[in-house]
This record gives sequence, C-alpha cells and structure tokens, in this order.
Amino acid sequence: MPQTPMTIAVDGPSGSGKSSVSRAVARELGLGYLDTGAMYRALAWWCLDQGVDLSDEAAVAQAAADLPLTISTDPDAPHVRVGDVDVTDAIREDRITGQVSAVATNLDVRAELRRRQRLIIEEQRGTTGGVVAEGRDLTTVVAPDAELRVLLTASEEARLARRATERHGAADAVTLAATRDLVLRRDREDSTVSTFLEATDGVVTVDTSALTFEEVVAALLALARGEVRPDAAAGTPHTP
Ligand SMILES: Nc1ncnc2c1ncn2[C@@H]1O[C@H](COP(=O)(O)OP(=O)(O)OP(=O)(O)O)[C@@H](O)[C@H]1O
Ligand SMILES: Nc1ccn([C@H]2C[C@H](O)[C@@H](COP(=O)(O)O)O2)c(=O)n1
Repeated sequence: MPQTPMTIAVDGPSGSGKSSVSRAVARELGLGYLDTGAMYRALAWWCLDQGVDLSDEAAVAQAAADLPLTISTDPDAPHVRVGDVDVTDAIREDRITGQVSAVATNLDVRAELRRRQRLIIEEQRGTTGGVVAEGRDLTTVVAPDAELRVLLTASEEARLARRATERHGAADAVTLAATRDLVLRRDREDSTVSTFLEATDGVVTVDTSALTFEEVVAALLALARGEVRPDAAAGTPHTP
C-alpha cells in the first residue's frame, strides 16, 4: 500500500488495453481496480432485462438512479452484480457491447455513474490506498486530480486485431470484419460525449500499438513509481 493515496486514471479507445493493463498494474501496486465501463454495461443489461427502451432517455436516466449495482474493486476477483444477479459474464456479450453506447451517451446517466465512481475512488483511497480506474472520461472528468493520468492509444489496426483474436482466436479478414462495428462504431459514438482519442493537458500518452502487454504494464509501473518523469506537455508520447 502506498504511503500517500494514489489514483491512477486510465482512458483510451476500445481495444487499447485499458482493462487488462489497469488490472495488472493495480495487482502489482496493491491498489483497487475500477472498471467504469462495466458500470455502463451493467446499466444496459438491467434496462434490457427490465424492458426499458434504450432510446427513452428519461426512462434510462431513471434506471441509472435506481440501479442496484455492486462492483468489485479486487483486481484478482472482478465481479459485477445487479441486485442478486451476477452479471459479470453477461455484460460482455455482444448484445450488450452492441447497445451500451446508447446508455453511455445519455448525459443524465453519465452524471449518476460518475457520482458513484467518485465515491468508489474515494473509498479506495481510504482503504487499499488507491485505485487504478479506467474508462473514457477518468483523466478528464471523473478524476482530473489523479496523481497519474494516462491515455492508452493504439492504431485502429492493432485494436481490431486484438479484439478479433480475443473473440475468435484469430485476426483474419472474416473475424476483423465481424469485429469492426463493435470497436469502431462504438468509439465513434462514445467520443461524442468524452475526450479519449487525444490526451488533454498533463495526461501521458502511451502508444501501445507496437508494445507487448508486459511492456505496457512496465511502462505504467515506471510512471507510477516515479522512475520515469511524466512529461506534463499535452499528449507527449511515452516510449519505455
Ligand atoms: N499491448 C498489447 N498487445 C497485444 N494484446 C494486448 C495488449 N494489451 C492488451 N491486449 C489484449 O487486447 C485485448 C483488449 O484489451 P482490453 O480488454 O484490456 O482493452 P480495453 O481498452 O479495455 O477495451 P474495451 O474498452 O473495449 O473494454 C485483450 O484480449 C488483451 O489481452
Ligand atoms: N468512463 C466510461 C467508461 C465506459 N464508457 C462507455 C464506452 C463503452 O461503449 C461502454 C463500455 O465500456 P468498455 O467496457 O468497453 O470499456 O461504456 C464511457 O462512456 N465512459
């Protein structure tokens, strides 16, 4: 546990490696891990389960206010529950991935989930000593005062290949085409309400396109431990 509380905020587009890298960094530093995308996914799941029309903005905002969500911050045992239902796996299904942006672009929903995210971050700072929190608006809106803010990027090609390999075991013409919509359309829609394609002032950009997973984790750990000076200039790429 760090001597002074530490929040590491990580943003980036789909497939840049936010979830997997943030979880590994949290584990290594003994911090909590907060997957904010899972909160938007859980709300989408609940709306569909309750028969709420995702295009009815007022109804979806009300669902966000009522959402009986429990999310684990243990990087070794991530789980998400809505009421008594464990939705950890269900929220990763394509039907949720394909529709979650409708929920995530609702501004009332964002206000409510950000409120909950800030509470979790504060709670983690007082218990485990901090948290690695990842999503699309952590560095800019949810935790702009985080001790370390990182934007993970990767080329479109690299991101599609990673997701295709994860979903289908290979990145060929067919699997890349099947993955394209779930990655690129979603980023297009999500970027209408958040800034995660370019770094804002003071956010360190790590381009992961040509880095292995282990190299990206090592780069973030070096930044967190102060072994590498985060260049305060906006969007300065970091090369480990
Ligand atoms: N540097 C890397 N090189 C190769 N594969 C990677 C790298 N980083 C992550 N991956 C793999 O890429 C896939 C996507 O990573 P991850 O789920 O962490 O991305 P993400 O940014 O959280 O995406 P999303 O926002 O869609 O949830 C995973 O299968 C992960 O293991
Ligand atoms: N802070 C966040 C986190 C996530 N979202 C949106 C973007 C995605 O479409 C969806 C699920 O995120 P993922 O699990 O794929 O990272 O939630 C957001 O708008 N803001």
